[in-house]
Amino acid sequence: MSTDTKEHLQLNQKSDFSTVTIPLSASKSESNRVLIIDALTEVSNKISNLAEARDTQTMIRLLQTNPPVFDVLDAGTTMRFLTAFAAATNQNKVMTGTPRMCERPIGILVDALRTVGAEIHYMGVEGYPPLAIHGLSEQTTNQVKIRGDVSSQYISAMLMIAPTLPKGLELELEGKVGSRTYIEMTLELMAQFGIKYEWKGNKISVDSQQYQPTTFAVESDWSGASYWFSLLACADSGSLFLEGLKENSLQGDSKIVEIMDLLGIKSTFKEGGVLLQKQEVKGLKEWDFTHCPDLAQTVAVTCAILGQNAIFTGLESLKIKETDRILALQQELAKFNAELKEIETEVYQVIPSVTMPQEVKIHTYEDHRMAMAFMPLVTKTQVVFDDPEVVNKSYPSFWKHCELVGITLVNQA
Ligand SMILES: O=C(O)C1=C[C@@H](OP(=O)(O)O)[C@@H](O)[C@H](O)C1
Ligand SMILES: C=C(OP(=O)(O)O)C(=O)O
Repeated sequence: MSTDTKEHLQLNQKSDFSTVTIPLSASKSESNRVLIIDALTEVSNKISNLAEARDTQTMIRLLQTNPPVFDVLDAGTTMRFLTAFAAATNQNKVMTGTPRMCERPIGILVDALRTVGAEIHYMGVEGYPPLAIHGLSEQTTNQVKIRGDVSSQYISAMLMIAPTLPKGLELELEGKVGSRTYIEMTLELMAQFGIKYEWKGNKISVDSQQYQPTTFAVESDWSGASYWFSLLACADSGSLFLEGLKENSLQGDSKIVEIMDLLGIKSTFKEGGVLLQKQEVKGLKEWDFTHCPDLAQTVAVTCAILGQNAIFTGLESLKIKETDRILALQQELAKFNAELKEIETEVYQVIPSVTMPQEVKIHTYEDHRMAMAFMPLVTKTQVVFDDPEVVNKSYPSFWKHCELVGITLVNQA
C-alpha cells in the first residue's frame, strides 16, 4: 500500500474558499450494510450511490465473485460483516486481510457465531484472522451474549444475519457499549428493509423474517465531511458547501456539527447539503468520543491548531483500528509541538501547538484518517505525507476535492 513517493501539500494563497462545493463521496458504513442486506434479500433491491471507498469496492467484488478466500484487505466492516454472512449462508470460506487486519481482534464475533452453531477455526492466532469458516448447518440457540466494549461491528454483523436465522436472535449486550450509533444505524437500515426488531435495555431481539425489497440511496459520508469542517475551522476565512449530507442522518459522525459549532463553524442545512461558514470560536472544553471514534483524529488536530486545551475521553477503541491511533496521533502532533497527553487513565488532553515548524512530515501509518485529519495543517505550514494514497480506504477522491479549495499535492520524489 505504501509508496516511496513523498508528496507535499501546498495551499494556493490566492485560493478563495467561499462558495466552493465539495461533492462528498458516500458513506462506506451505510454502503457495506446495505450490500450485506441486499445479499440476504431474496428479491433484488434498488440501491444507489454506493461508496467509492476501497472498503466498499472490496465488499462488492467479494460478494459478486464469491472466491473461496475472502481477502478483505484492511476493511474492518468488510471482515466482520462477511464473516457473519459466510457463516449464516452456510459457506466454506477463508477470511483474511492485511497483516494489520490479522492483528485486529475478531474473537467476540467468532464466539457469538459459534454459540448459534457456526463452525469456525482460527488458522493462525486464536482470536484473530485468518479464519476458516465451515458454515452453520443447524442453529443451536437464539440466545447470544456479546460484549459491547471492543467493537460494535461484531454486534452489527450478528444483527444483520439475525432475520435469516431460523430461530432469529436475542442478543444480550454486555458491559459498556461503544460506537452505539453504528448499532442504531444497522437496526435503522434493517428496518428500512422491512425488518422488525425490539431493543429494550441491553437486549436486542430480532425474529426470523425476510428482508423486503427496497429502494435506498446511500447518504454522503459524515466521517469524510469532518475534514472539511476542520479545514474551514483552521482557515482564516471562507465558506464551503458539502453536498449530499442530511440533517437527520443515520451516521453518528454527524455529531461533527455540534463539535465544530464550538470550534468556529456554523452549519446551515439547505436543499442538497450543508453550508459551512465561519463564526467565533466558542471553545471545546471536553468531548466524549465513545460513539463517534472516527472523529477523534479530526478534532484532535483541529484543537491542536486552534489552541484548544480540550479533554478527550472515549478513545479506548482507537488502539485497535487501522493503526494504534492514540500513538499515531501523539507521534505526529509532536512534530508541530502539540501533544495528546494521557492525564489520567483513558483521559487525554490536547496541548496545542505554540510554535509551528516551516515544514511538517506526516507519517500516515497505513491509516487513511491520519492523512486526512492532518490535511488542515496546510493552513499553517507546509505538510509532507509519506503515503497520500492511503486515503483510498474510505475517500479515494479526497485529494481531488482538495484541489477544489486550492490545496494541491506536489510530488517531491
Ligand atoms: O460499523 C461501522 O460501520 C463502523 C463502526 C466503528 O467501529 P467500532 O465499532 O469498531 O468502533 C467505526 O470506527 C468504523 O469506522 C465503522
Ligand atoms: C475504523 C475504521 O474502519 P474499519 O474498522 O471498518 O476498518 C475507519 O474507517 O476509521
